[in-house]
Amino acid sequence: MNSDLINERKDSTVNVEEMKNFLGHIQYGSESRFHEMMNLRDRMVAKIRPIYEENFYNLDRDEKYEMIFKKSLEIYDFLKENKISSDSTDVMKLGVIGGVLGPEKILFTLHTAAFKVSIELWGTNDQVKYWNSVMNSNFVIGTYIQTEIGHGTYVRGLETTATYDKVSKEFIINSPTLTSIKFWPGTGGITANFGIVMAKLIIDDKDLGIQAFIVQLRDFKNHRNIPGIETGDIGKKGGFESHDNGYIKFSNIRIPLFNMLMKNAVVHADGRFEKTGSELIMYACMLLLRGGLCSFGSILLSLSTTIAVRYSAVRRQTSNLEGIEPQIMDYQTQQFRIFHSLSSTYSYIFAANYLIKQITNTRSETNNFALIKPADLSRLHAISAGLKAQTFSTCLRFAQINRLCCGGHGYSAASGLIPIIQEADAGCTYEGDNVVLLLQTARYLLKCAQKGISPHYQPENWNNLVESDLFKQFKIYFDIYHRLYDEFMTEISGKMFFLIKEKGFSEYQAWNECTVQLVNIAKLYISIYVVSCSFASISLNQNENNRLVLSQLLKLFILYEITEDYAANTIRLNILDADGMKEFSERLLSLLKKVRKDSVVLVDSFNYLDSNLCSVLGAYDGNVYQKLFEFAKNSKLNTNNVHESYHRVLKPYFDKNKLRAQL
Ligand SMILES: Cc1cc2nc3c(=O)[nH]c(=O)nc-3n(C[C@H](O)[C@H](O)[C@H](O)COP(=O)(O)OP(=O)(O)OC[C@H]3O[C@@H](n4cnc5c(N)ncnc54)[C@H](O)[C@@H]3O)c2cc1C
Repeated sequence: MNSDLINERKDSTVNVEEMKNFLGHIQYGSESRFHEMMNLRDRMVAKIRPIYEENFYNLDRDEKYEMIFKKSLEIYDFLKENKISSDSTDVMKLGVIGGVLGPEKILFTLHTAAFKVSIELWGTNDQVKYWNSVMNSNFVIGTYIQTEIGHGTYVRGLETTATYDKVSKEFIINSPTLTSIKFWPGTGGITANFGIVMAKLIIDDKDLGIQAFIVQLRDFKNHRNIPGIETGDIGKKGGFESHDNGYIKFSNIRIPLFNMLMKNAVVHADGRFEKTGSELIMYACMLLLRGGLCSFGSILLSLSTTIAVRYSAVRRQTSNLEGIEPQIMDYQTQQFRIFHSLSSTYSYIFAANYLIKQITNTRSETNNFALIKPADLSRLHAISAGLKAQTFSTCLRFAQINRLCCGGHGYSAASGLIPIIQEADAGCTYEGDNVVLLLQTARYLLKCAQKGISPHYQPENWNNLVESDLFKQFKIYFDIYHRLYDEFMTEISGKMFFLIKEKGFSEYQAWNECTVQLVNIAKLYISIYVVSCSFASISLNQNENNRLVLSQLLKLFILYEITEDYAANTIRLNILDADGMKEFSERLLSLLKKVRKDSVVLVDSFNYLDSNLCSVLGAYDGNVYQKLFEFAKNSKLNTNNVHESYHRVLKPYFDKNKLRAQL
């Protein structure tokens, strides 16, 4: 064990076991569930060799694909043997299956999180029953097929058609243009054998809007594409090397009438089209997906933070006055960056799990969202869209910063930071581009402002929490956030009003003149949600010292936000003057020292195995250099002392130029 890490752990005031239990409770709903999941993870890791031990980051893309496929199936079998449903969101959390897969995703993510959930929420009872029986008796790997080459964000612009044939009582699915070819669906290239296809419903030449259809892509017997369907991998991407994202082209594919998911809209056998439910229910599926993504993003963030904090305790660099190389964690600039990441990690973990609890409670109270009030759905949708965007933007920002904080070794694949950067990067686009999502949040906020309704969510028991002693320390910050929000929203609404009423702009034009400010107010709204949920979560911590440490961390997070992200608007709108801002900056710097002594234990509290982190820099024992050297020796380029290419490239070149003769 590295002696610096031993000292860091010894000197911390945090009770690590209690902190683990507290975080476990937040993430899994109760301490007992948390221990059950950790026990499951440990048994899984004992049975299935983690990718951390497989030299994974030195493999080629097709080798990575095959390994993740194999391990995904092993995990699937392990869960079956243990009579545990692979649909369980707790089991699928990165903290659990990540014990085997590190930050890599299981290959069946879309099958459980999108394919099955869409059927459950958009299908009639008969359809749910039927498709469950198909899935129980066959090995279905489903995907979610929406995006096309020409359109992603603009769903109504999708061109894939599902034309109803009244005679055969079938839909005919077609990709009529180059731009209509489906592009990007995860596992859609070479893995999935089924998909939910989002397509334009056409009856009697009439466009009836986008509906969801279940289409078989590949034969169960030989895994070949069904005739009329062409799928393939889209090629190398900025990451996700182990996953095939696919292109899918449909040529006159006939599917039965039953394959359109008809909970909200029905096509009768004679071709009559009838809307039977609220279109809002389409958003419910997104809520579940986005709640899961917020959890995934916050865990990714915690992985990169753990790596950077532990490495900063182990790494020593540059001499101090006594001629000793200090731990790089002792440099203020290092603390400023990694503790920003640490404080953000805790806040986003609290917020993501709060949102999941909100969604889960709403789902059970409203009969699978069927009875949800439109106002509640709109607010949940606005929060989940904005939080997904902010979680992944934050995750990407700090994955990159944490990489830089690890210097050159951070750039090695052995650091484990590269796939985290790549995952976070993709997360800013898939399931909704972050800017587009923040604009959706902003649209809701603007509507609330126009109706004079407060859009803010108050966590459970909030009225009592604001009476607590702890809240007295935070009141000033909450007041700043809320004043800033109110002033900023008044300014934006005023500008919109002026552009429309005085300048004669259309709403569309006025909106586009304000989108930069609208994105910023959506970020601020989400910040208020994050700090409120964090405060509510921290208040539940029963260990006084741990609660104190967490409240310092939350203050640090808030001070970063006010002095960095929102500084310009805070000063411009006279919420704080320059002296006030300076004082906040000083407060921030003095908090860094306090957080420093507990930082290693605060990342230990995430309770990750080395195989979750998949990083030689973040290993629990801190034996970084030995592991780094082993990783280097395992590079495939080192298989033979003289690489094969020598005989094909360098030797012929030498021979041609008679170089050896000259030596
Ligand atoms: C790794 C990965 C996995 C994916 N998996 C799937 C999958 O499983 N199934 C699937 O169907 N799709 C999948 N996708 C596709 C993904 O959902 C889309 O790429 C995403 O929704 C963004 O849409 P787009 O590519 O059309 O971006 P565009 O909409 O073309 O965005 C390009 C730029 O335009 C801006 N922009 C667009 N519209 C507006 C607007 N109204 N106002 C302001 N700015 C705007 C955006 O902010 C962005 O900067 C995946 C993508 C990736 C990268």
